[in-house]
Amino acid sequence: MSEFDLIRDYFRWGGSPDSVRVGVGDDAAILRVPQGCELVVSVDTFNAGIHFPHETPPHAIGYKALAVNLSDLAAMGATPAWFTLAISLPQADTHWVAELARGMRELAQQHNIFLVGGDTTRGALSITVQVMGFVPCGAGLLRSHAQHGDLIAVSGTLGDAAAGLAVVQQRLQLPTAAADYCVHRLNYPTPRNPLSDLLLQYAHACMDISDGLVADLEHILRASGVGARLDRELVPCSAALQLMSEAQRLNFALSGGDDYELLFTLPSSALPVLTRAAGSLGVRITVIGQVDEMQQGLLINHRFSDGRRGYEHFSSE
Ligand SMILES: Nc1ncnc2c1ncn2[C@@H]1O[C@H](COP(=O)(O)OP(=O)(O)OP(=O)(O)O)[C@@H](O)[C@H]1O
Ligand SMILES: Cc1ncc(C[n+]2csc(CCOP(=O)(O)O)c2C)c(N)n1
Ligand SMILES: [Mg+2]
Repeated sequence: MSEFDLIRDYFRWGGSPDSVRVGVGDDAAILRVPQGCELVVSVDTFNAGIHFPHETPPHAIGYKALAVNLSDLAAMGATPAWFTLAISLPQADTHWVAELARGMRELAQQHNIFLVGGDTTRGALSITVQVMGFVPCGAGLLRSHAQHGDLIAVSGTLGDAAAGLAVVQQRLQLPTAAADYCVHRLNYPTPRNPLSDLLLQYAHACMDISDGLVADLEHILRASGVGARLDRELVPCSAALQLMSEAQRLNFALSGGDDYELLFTLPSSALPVLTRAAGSLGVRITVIGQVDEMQQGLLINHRFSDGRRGYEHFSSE
């Protein structure tokens, strides 16, 4: 099967929205950005053995490659619109590609985001998704806008995916139901785009957690020029993580990464309305700390964080 057959059969999706003047099939896509909006663009690469275990089912690989990118749009408060897909494959295995496309398309349909172009080549397995979305002019949510006195909050629960990876890599044993739950959270993270509009309205600073809570919170603090206190006991954990020792649970939840939950700051006056509205969307919001009067640094239960916790691609070099 040629690369052109693969593109025709799996990556040329019908029913393109009006915003797509030219999609898959020409040298480039031509897209219409709504009046009064700014374009928001993000790209993330997904490499076999680095971002997902080699044995991950292709349906999950397709789903998660898009999910982690949708999560970046959610963190900016952006409405998803289009994406491109650059894919390197060791061989043209049609069943494998069909499954990858199916996982990706299911999530794309849920979030109203449309595939408008890409690149298909032979090479070590790697998937790069670039997402595009929009925000009203000037409204995008930044990492740099946390303010003194803000509460620090997260969506969902943390640490499940890192525990799931430990299960897959046979570093952790859990009862079957808990293990399955964590592996599912690893393979099928839920991007929190439904929270975007609420966060645009109420949050000051926002990002998504990919490297780990502490490492990512430090990005917000540094970008905003503020310090903060974090209370470890408040970090929300699933029932599966409650089965572990406290040390193990905190390790996964504070520095495991792969969560794709949102981390944001907000004025305390906005907490009740935001929590209620998020609850009606089925998403739990938990306050875990506060931006304090310090100019820098993160105090975790009264001790300064060492600043080196979280996933880092070149850490062993
Ligand atoms: N090779 C590169 N060239 C230009 N900008 C880059 C490059 N790599 C990363 N960046 C930019 O650096 C910033 C941090 O990137 P990084 O990938 O660490 O964060 P992220 O995309 O928020 O996290 P994640 O990739 O885990 O979702 C982003 O603004 C990103 O666009
Ligand atoms: C096989 C395997 N090993 C390790 C991990 C953990 N992991 C990889 S990249 C990353 C951070 C986000 O990446 P990026 O910053 O590139 O977006 C994390 C937490 C995994 N998922 N699979
Ligand atoms: Mg990135």
